[in-house]
Amino acid sequence: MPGFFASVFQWISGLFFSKQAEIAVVGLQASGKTSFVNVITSGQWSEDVVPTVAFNFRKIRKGNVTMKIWDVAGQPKFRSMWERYCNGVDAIVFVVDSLDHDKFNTARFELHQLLSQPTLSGVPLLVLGNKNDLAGHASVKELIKGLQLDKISDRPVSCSMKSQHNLDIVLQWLAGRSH
Ligand SMILES: Nc1nc2c(ncn2[C@@H]2O[C@H](COP(=O)(O)OP(=O)(O)OP(=O)(O)O)[C@@H](O)[C@H]2O)c(=O)[nH]1
Ligand SMILES: [Mg+2]
Repeated sequence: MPGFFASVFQWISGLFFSKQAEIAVVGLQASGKTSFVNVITSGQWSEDVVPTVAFNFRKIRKGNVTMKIWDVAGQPKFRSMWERYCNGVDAIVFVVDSLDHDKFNTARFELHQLLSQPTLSGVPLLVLGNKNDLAGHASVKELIKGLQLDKISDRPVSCSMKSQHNLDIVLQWLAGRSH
């Protein structure tokens, strides 16, 4: 019975203290955006993920925070849409494949191009250096250099959707953008 009262209390306090955060997830194709959204939604890692066409929308609840997530496709033909999905959100998550050193230049170009849009001025940004379960992945320092993140206030987070390393830090940061 105490468990029952505790869950009723949790449900009621959730109604009164619930917060919202709208998040756009962007980055080059195959960096792991959909994997990130799948893992934070279901807690389950799966290799089976198909390239996103245009976007996916997901709504999830973490504690008392409801997150509305736009998972936007990363193939070149979809990149011009990124700004539209990022406009008005509480946070942008930019995912990088930290093993794919050859694509850092392209990722840097696309990220800085996106951030130069006047509509996105001041939107909080978190860069995820994903796939750090794989040997040869870039360190945080290498990501800062490769993507010229030194002028961006929040440090990138090195993480893995496969091992779920540092996912707790990412979720904490996202919850902090809620209102
Ligand atoms: N080893 C490893 N593989 C990962 C990780 N995250 C994603 N992948 C793999 O990377 C590939 C691409 O993942 P997606 O989540 O589809 O990438 P995406 O960024 O959504 O790609 P688009 O939808 O095309 O823009 C898949 O084969 C995933 O299984 C990770 O942390 N570690
Ligand atoms: Mg995807």
